[in-house]
Amino acid sequence: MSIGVIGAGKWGSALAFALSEKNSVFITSRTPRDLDNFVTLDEILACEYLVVTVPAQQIADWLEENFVFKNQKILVASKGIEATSGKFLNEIYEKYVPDENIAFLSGPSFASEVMQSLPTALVINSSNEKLAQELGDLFPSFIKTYTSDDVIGAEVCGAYKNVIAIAAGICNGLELGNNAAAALISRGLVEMQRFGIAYGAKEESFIGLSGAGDLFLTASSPMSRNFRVGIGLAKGRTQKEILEALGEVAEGIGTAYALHDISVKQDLYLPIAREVYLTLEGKNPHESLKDLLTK
Ligand SMILES: NC(=O)C1=CN([C@@H]2O[C@H](COP(=O)(O)OP(=O)(O)OC[C@H]3O[C@@H](n4cnc5c(N)ncnc54)[C@H](O)[C@@H]3O)[C@@H](O)[C@H]2O)C=CC1
Ligand SMILES: O=C(CO)COP(=O)(O)O
Repeated sequence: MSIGVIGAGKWGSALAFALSEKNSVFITSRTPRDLDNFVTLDEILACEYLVVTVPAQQIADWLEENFVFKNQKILVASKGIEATSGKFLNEIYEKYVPDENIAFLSGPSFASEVMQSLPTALVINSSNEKLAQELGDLFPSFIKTYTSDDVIGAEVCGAYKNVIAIAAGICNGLELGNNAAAALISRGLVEMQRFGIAYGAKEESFIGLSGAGDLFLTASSPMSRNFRVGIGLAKGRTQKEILEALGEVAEGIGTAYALHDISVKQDLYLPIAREVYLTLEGKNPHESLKDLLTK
Protein backbone atom coordinates (compact mmCIF):
# COMPACT_ATOMS: atom_id res chain seq x y z
CA MET A 1 0.00 0.00 0.00
CA SER A 2 1.21 3.56 -0.56
CA ILE A 3 1.02 5.75 2.52
CA GLY A 4 1.85 9.44 2.63
CA VAL A 5 2.79 10.92 5.99
CA ILE A 6 2.31 14.67 6.37
CA GLY A 7 4.62 16.31 8.92
CA ALA A 8 8.17 15.08 9.53
CA GLY A 9 8.34 15.97 13.22
CA LYS A 10 8.64 13.38 16.00
CA TRP A 11 5.31 11.64 15.47
CA GLY A 12 5.26 11.77 11.67
CA SER A 13 8.79 10.30 11.54
CA ALA A 14 7.93 7.55 14.01
CA LEU A 15 4.72 6.59 12.19
CA ALA A 16 6.53 6.63 8.83
CA PHE A 17 9.13 4.28 10.29
CA ALA A 18 6.53 1.94 11.83
CA LEU A 19 4.26 1.81 8.78
CA SER A 20 7.17 1.02 6.46
CA GLU A 21 7.34 -2.54 7.87
CA LYS A 22 4.42 -3.50 5.61
CA ASN A 23 3.94 -0.61 3.16
CA SER A 24 5.65 1.87 0.83
CA VAL A 25 5.77 5.02 2.91
CA PHE A 26 6.52 8.56 1.74
CA ILE A 27 6.84 11.65 3.91
CA THR A 28 6.59 15.38 3.43
CA SER A 29 6.96 18.46 5.59
CA ARG A 30 6.99 22.27 5.34
CA THR A 31 10.79 22.21 5.49
CA PRO A 32 12.48 19.78 3.08
CA ARG A 33 14.34 16.95 4.85
CA ASP A 34 17.23 14.84 3.67
CA LEU A 35 15.34 11.52 3.79
CA ASP A 36 15.25 8.82 1.08
CA ASN A 37 11.45 8.76 1.05
CA PHE A 38 10.94 12.55 1.26
CA VAL A 39 8.65 13.76 -1.56
CA THR A 40 6.62 16.84 -2.48
CA LEU A 41 3.17 17.49 -1.08
CA ASP A 42 1.65 16.85 -4.55
CA GLU A 43 3.17 13.37 -4.56
CA ILE A 44 1.90 12.72 -1.01
CA LEU A 45 -1.64 13.77 -1.94
CA ALA A 46 -1.61 11.10 -4.67
CA CYS A 47 -1.15 8.28 -2.09
CA GLU A 48 -4.08 6.00 -1.27
CA TYR A 49 -3.62 6.53 2.49
CA LEU A 50 -2.61 9.71 4.30
CA VAL A 51 -1.40 10.01 7.88
CA VAL A 52 -1.58 13.60 9.10
CA THR A 53 0.52 14.85 12.02
CA VAL A 54 0.23 18.63 11.54
CA PRO A 55 -0.48 20.04 15.05
CA ALA A 56 -4.04 20.95 16.05
CA GLN A 57 -3.33 24.69 16.22
CA GLN A 58 -2.06 24.77 12.62
CA ILE A 59 -4.25 22.22 10.85
CA ALA A 60 -7.17 24.49 9.84
CA ASP A 61 -4.85 26.86 7.94
CA TRP A 62 -2.85 23.96 6.55
CA LEU A 63 -5.95 22.25 5.14
CA GLU A 64 -7.27 25.48 3.66
CA GLU A 65 -3.97 26.31 1.96
CA ASN A 66 -2.74 22.87 0.90
CA PHE A 67 -5.26 20.07 0.96
CA VAL A 68 -6.95 18.54 -2.07
CA PHE A 69 -9.34 15.67 -1.43
CA LYS A 70 -8.77 12.85 -3.95
CA ASN A 71 -10.68 10.12 -2.15
CA GLN A 72 -7.67 9.33 0.07
CA LYS A 73 -8.24 7.35 3.27
CA ILE A 74 -7.06 9.55 6.08
CA LEU A 75 -5.69 8.79 9.53
CA VAL A 76 -5.40 11.87 11.74
CA ALA A 77 -2.61 11.33 14.27
CA SER A 78 -2.59 14.76 15.96
CA LYS A 79 -4.20 15.42 19.35
CA GLY A 80 -5.70 18.71 20.43
CA ILE A 81 -8.51 21.27 20.36
CA GLU A 82 -8.06 24.46 18.31
CA ALA A 83 -7.64 27.38 20.73
CA THR A 84 -9.03 30.10 18.47
CA SER A 85 -12.29 28.31 17.65
CA GLY A 86 -12.70 25.60 20.33
CA LYS A 87 -13.12 23.11 17.47
CA PHE A 88 -12.24 19.43 17.73
CA LEU A 89 -10.15 18.02 14.88
CA ASN A 90 -13.07 16.10 13.39
CA GLU A 91 -14.99 19.39 13.14
CA ILE A 92 -12.09 21.03 11.33
CA TYR A 93 -11.66 18.14 8.89
CA GLU A 94 -15.38 17.76 8.10
CA LYS A 95 -15.22 20.64 5.59
CA TYR A 96 -12.61 18.73 3.54
CA VAL A 97 -13.08 14.98 4.06
CA PRO A 98 -16.28 12.88 4.23
CA ASP A 99 -16.79 10.90 7.45
CA GLU A 100 -16.41 7.55 5.71
CA ASN A 101 -12.84 8.43 4.63
CA ILE A 102 -11.44 9.56 7.98
CA ALA A 103 -10.20 7.97 11.20
CA PHE A 104 -8.49 9.32 14.32
CA LEU A 105 -5.55 7.66 16.08
CA SER A 106 -5.44 7.49 19.89
CA GLY A 107 -3.70 5.66 22.70
CA PRO A 108 -0.44 5.79 24.69
CA SER A 109 2.43 6.21 22.26
CA PHE A 110 5.65 8.11 22.77
CA ALA A 111 7.19 8.56 19.32
CA SER A 112 10.67 7.72 20.61
CA GLU A 113 9.52 4.25 21.77
CA VAL A 114 7.73 3.58 18.47
CA MET A 115 11.03 4.51 16.78
CA GLN A 116 12.68 1.70 18.76
CA SER A 117 9.97 -0.81 17.73
CA LEU A 118 8.90 -1.20 21.37
CA PRO A 119 5.46 -2.82 21.92
CA THR A 120 2.66 -0.27 21.63
CA ALA A 121 -1.14 -0.48 21.49
CA LEU A 122 -3.25 2.08 19.61
CA VAL A 123 -6.90 2.69 18.82
CA ILE A 124 -8.19 3.63 15.36
CA ASN A 125 -11.42 5.55 15.76
CA SER A 126 -13.84 6.04 12.89
CA SER A 127 -17.55 6.02 12.14
CA ASN A 128 -16.51 3.71 9.27
CA GLU A 129 -15.65 0.38 10.94
CA LYS A 130 -14.34 -1.09 7.68
CA LEU A 131 -11.89 1.80 7.26
CA ALA A 132 -10.71 1.46 10.88
CA GLN A 133 -9.96 -2.25 10.30
CA GLU A 134 -8.23 -1.50 7.01
CA LEU A 135 -6.02 1.14 8.63
CA GLY A 136 -5.28 -1.21 11.54
CA ASP A 137 -3.94 -3.78 9.07
CA LEU A 138 -1.31 -1.31 7.86
CA PHE A 139 0.43 -1.27 11.25
CA PRO A 140 3.54 -3.36 12.02
CA SER A 141 3.74 -6.42 14.25
CA PHE A 142 5.02 -4.45 17.28
CA ILE A 143 1.91 -2.24 17.29
CA LYS A 144 -1.35 -3.83 18.34
CA THR A 145 -4.36 -1.96 17.00
CA TYR A 146 -7.93 -1.82 18.25
CA THR A 147 -10.86 -0.13 16.56
CA SER A 148 -13.64 2.03 17.96
CA ASP A 149 -16.42 4.21 16.56
CA ASP A 150 -16.07 6.72 19.41
CA VAL A 151 -14.39 9.53 17.47
CA ILE A 152 -15.38 12.27 19.91
CA GLY A 153 -14.29 10.15 22.89
CA ALA A 154 -10.86 9.59 21.34
CA GLU A 155 -10.53 13.27 20.55
CA VAL A 156 -11.44 14.42 24.04
CA CYS A 157 -9.09 11.86 25.61
CA GLY A 158 -6.15 12.73 23.35
CA ALA A 159 -6.58 16.47 23.82
CA TYR A 160 -7.53 16.64 27.50
CA LYS A 161 -4.83 14.29 28.79
CA ASN A 162 -2.20 16.76 27.58
CA VAL A 163 -3.68 19.45 29.84
CA ILE A 164 -3.72 17.07 32.82
CA ALA A 165 -0.11 16.16 31.95
CA ILE A 166 0.83 19.84 32.32
CA ALA A 167 -0.81 19.86 35.77
CA ALA A 168 1.04 16.64 36.69
CA GLY A 169 4.30 18.21 35.52
CA ILE A 170 3.65 21.22 37.77
CA CYS A 171 3.01 18.83 40.66
CA ASN A 172 6.28 17.03 39.92
CA GLY A 173 8.25 20.26 39.52
CA LEU A 174 6.96 21.51 42.86
CA GLU A 175 7.93 18.13 44.45
CA LEU A 176 4.50 17.66 45.97
CA GLY A 177 4.88 13.88 46.11
CA ASN A 178 3.30 10.73 44.72
CA ASN A 179 0.04 11.05 46.66
CA ALA A 180 -0.64 14.43 45.10
CA ALA A 181 0.29 13.19 41.61
CA ALA A 182 -2.08 10.22 41.90
CA ALA A 183 -4.86 12.49 43.16
CA LEU A 184 -4.36 14.87 40.26
CA ILE A 185 -4.23 12.15 37.62
CA SER A 186 -7.30 10.30 38.90
CA ARG A 187 -9.30 13.53 39.33
CA GLY A 188 -8.08 14.49 35.87
CA LEU A 189 -9.52 11.31 34.45
CA VAL A 190 -12.88 12.04 36.05
CA GLU A 191 -12.77 15.62 34.75
CA MET A 192 -12.02 14.62 31.17
CA GLN A 193 -14.62 11.88 31.25
CA ARG A 194 -17.31 14.24 32.55
CA PHE A 195 -16.42 16.73 29.83
CA GLY A 196 -16.38 14.05 27.11
CA ILE A 197 -19.70 12.54 28.10
CA ALA A 198 -21.29 16.00 27.81
CA TYR A 199 -20.08 15.94 24.19
CA GLY A 200 -21.49 12.46 23.51
CA ALA A 201 -18.33 10.41 24.13
CA LYS A 202 -18.65 6.82 25.34
CA GLU A 203 -17.83 6.22 29.00
CA GLU A 204 -15.71 3.14 28.26
CA SER A 205 -13.24 5.08 26.06
CA PHE A 206 -12.01 6.86 29.20
CA ILE A 207 -10.96 3.71 31.01
CA GLY A 208 -9.30 2.17 27.97
CA LEU A 209 -6.17 2.93 25.96
CA SER A 210 -7.39 6.30 24.63
CA GLY A 211 -8.24 7.69 28.07
CA ALA A 212 -6.57 6.16 31.13
CA GLY A 213 -3.85 4.57 28.96
CA ASP A 214 -2.68 7.79 27.35
CA LEU A 215 -3.28 9.86 30.49
CA PHE A 216 -1.18 7.56 32.69
CA LEU A 217 1.63 7.60 30.14
CA THR A 218 1.71 11.32 29.52
CA ALA A 219 0.98 12.52 33.06
CA SER A 220 3.67 10.40 34.70
CA SER A 221 6.79 10.84 32.62
CA PRO A 222 9.17 13.66 31.72
CA MET A 223 9.34 11.97 28.31
CA SER A 224 6.09 13.87 27.69
CA ARG A 225 6.55 17.39 26.31
CA ASN A 226 3.38 18.51 28.10
CA PHE A 227 4.66 17.14 31.41
CA ARG A 228 7.89 19.09 30.81
CA VAL A 229 5.87 22.25 30.19
CA GLY A 230 4.41 21.73 33.67
CA ILE A 231 7.86 21.28 35.20
CA GLY A 232 8.94 24.53 33.51
CA LEU A 233 5.93 26.39 34.92
CA ALA A 234 6.71 25.03 38.40
CA LYS A 235 10.24 26.39 38.06
CA GLY A 236 8.81 29.85 37.35
CA ARG A 237 9.61 29.93 33.63
CA THR A 238 7.35 31.78 31.21
CA GLN A 239 5.41 30.06 28.45
CA LYS A 240 7.74 31.64 25.87
CA GLU A 241 10.90 30.42 27.63
CA ILE A 242 9.46 26.93 28.01
CA LEU A 243 8.49 26.63 24.35
CA GLU A 244 11.87 27.92 23.18
CA ALA A 245 13.66 25.33 25.29
CA LEU A 246 11.27 22.57 24.18
CA GLY A 247 11.61 23.23 20.45
CA GLU A 248 8.66 20.91 19.80
CA VAL A 249 4.92 21.09 19.99
CA ALA A 250 3.09 20.82 23.35
CA GLU A 251 -0.58 20.57 22.42
CA GLY A 252 -1.76 20.89 26.03
CA ILE A 253 -1.13 24.65 25.93
CA GLY A 254 -3.52 25.47 23.07
CA THR A 255 -5.99 22.93 24.39
CA ALA A 256 -5.97 24.53 27.87
CA TYR A 257 -6.93 27.85 26.25
CA ALA A 258 -9.65 26.12 24.20
CA LEU A 259 -11.06 24.37 27.28
CA HIS A 260 -11.06 27.62 29.21
CA ASP A 261 -13.11 29.35 26.49
CA ILE A 262 -15.51 26.41 26.23
CA SER A 263 -15.97 26.26 30.01
CA VAL A 264 -16.76 29.98 30.19
CA LYS A 265 -19.18 29.90 27.24
CA GLN A 266 -20.94 26.75 28.39
CA ASP A 267 -20.61 27.26 32.13
CA LEU A 268 -18.75 23.99 32.67
CA TYR A 269 -16.79 23.09 35.80
CA LEU A 270 -13.29 22.03 34.66
CA PRO A 271 -11.12 22.74 37.72
CA ILE A 272 -7.80 21.24 36.61
CA ALA A 273 -8.00 22.66 33.10
CA ARG A 274 -8.86 26.04 34.65
CA GLU A 275 -5.80 26.04 36.93
CA VAL A 276 -3.54 25.01 34.05
CA TYR A 277 -4.94 27.87 31.98
CA LEU A 278 -4.46 30.33 34.88
CA THR A 279 -0.89 29.14 35.47
CA LEU A 280 -0.11 29.58 31.76
CA GLU A 281 -1.48 33.11 32.17
CA GLY A 282 0.90 33.79 35.06
CA LYS A 283 -0.80 32.54 38.22
CA ASN A 284 1.68 31.21 40.77
CA PRO A 285 1.81 27.40 40.27
CA HIS A 286 1.98 26.84 44.07
CA GLU A 287 -1.31 28.67 44.43
CA SER A 288 -2.89 26.70 41.58
CA LEU A 289 -1.96 23.32 43.02
CA LYS A 290 -2.94 24.41 46.52
CA ASP A 291 -6.34 25.46 45.18
CA LEU A 292 -6.72 22.06 43.53
CA LEU A 293 -5.35 19.76 46.20
CA THR A 294 -6.22 21.32 49.53
CA LYS A 295 -9.36 22.78 51.02
N1 LIG B 1 5.49 12.87 19.63
C1 LIG B 1 4.63 11.99 20.12
O1 LIG B 1 5.03 11.11 20.90
C2 LIG B 1 3.19 12.05 19.73
C3 LIG B 1 2.63 13.17 19.15
N2 LIG B 1 1.30 13.19 18.87
C4 LIG B 1 0.68 14.36 18.25
O2 LIG B 1 1.17 14.53 16.93
C5 LIG B 1 1.16 15.91 16.57
C6 LIG B 1 2.54 16.29 16.06
O3 LIG B 1 3.46 16.09 17.12
P1 LIG B 1 5.03 15.89 16.88
O4 LIG B 1 5.30 15.37 15.53
O5 LIG B 1 5.53 15.11 18.01
O6 LIG B 1 5.53 17.40 16.99
P2 LIG B 1 6.90 18.02 16.48
O7 LIG B 1 7.04 19.32 17.17
O8 LIG B 1 8.01 17.03 16.57
O9 LIG B 1 6.63 18.27 14.92
C7 LIG B 1 5.55 19.06 14.46
C8 LIG B 1 5.39 18.88 12.97
O10 LIG B 1 4.33 19.73 12.51
C9 LIG B 1 4.77 20.48 11.42
N3 LIG B 1 4.12 21.80 11.43
C10 LIG B 1 4.12 22.68 12.44
N4 LIG B 1 3.45 23.79 12.07
C11 LIG B 1 3.04 23.57 10.81
C12 LIG B 1 2.31 24.34 9.87
N5 LIG B 1 1.89 25.58 10.16
N6 LIG B 1 2.07 23.80 8.66
C13 LIG B 1 2.53 22.58 8.37
N7 LIG B 1 3.21 21.80 9.21
C14 LIG B 1 3.47 22.30 10.40
C15 LIG B 1 6.27 20.64 11.62
O11 LIG B 1 6.94 20.91 10.40
C16 LIG B 1 6.62 19.26 12.17
O12 LIG B 1 6.75 18.36 11.08
C17 LIG B 1 0.72 16.67 17.82
O13 LIG B 1 -0.66 16.89 17.73
C18 LIG B 1 1.01 15.69 18.94
O14 LIG B 1 0.19 15.89 20.07
C19 LIG B 1 0.50 12.12 19.11
C20 LIG B 1 1.01 10.98 19.66
C21 LIG B 1 2.40 10.86 20.02
O1 LIG C 1 0.59 11.94 22.96
C1 LIG C 1 1.64 11.52 23.40
C2 LIG C 1 1.81 10.16 23.90
O2 LIG C 1 0.69 9.37 23.67
C3 LIG C 1 2.83 12.42 23.42
O3 LIG C 1 2.72 13.29 24.49
P1 LIG C 1 3.56 14.66 24.53
O4 LIG C 1 3.12 15.47 23.34
O5 LIG C 1 3.21 15.28 25.84
O6 LIG C 1 5.02 14.29 24.44
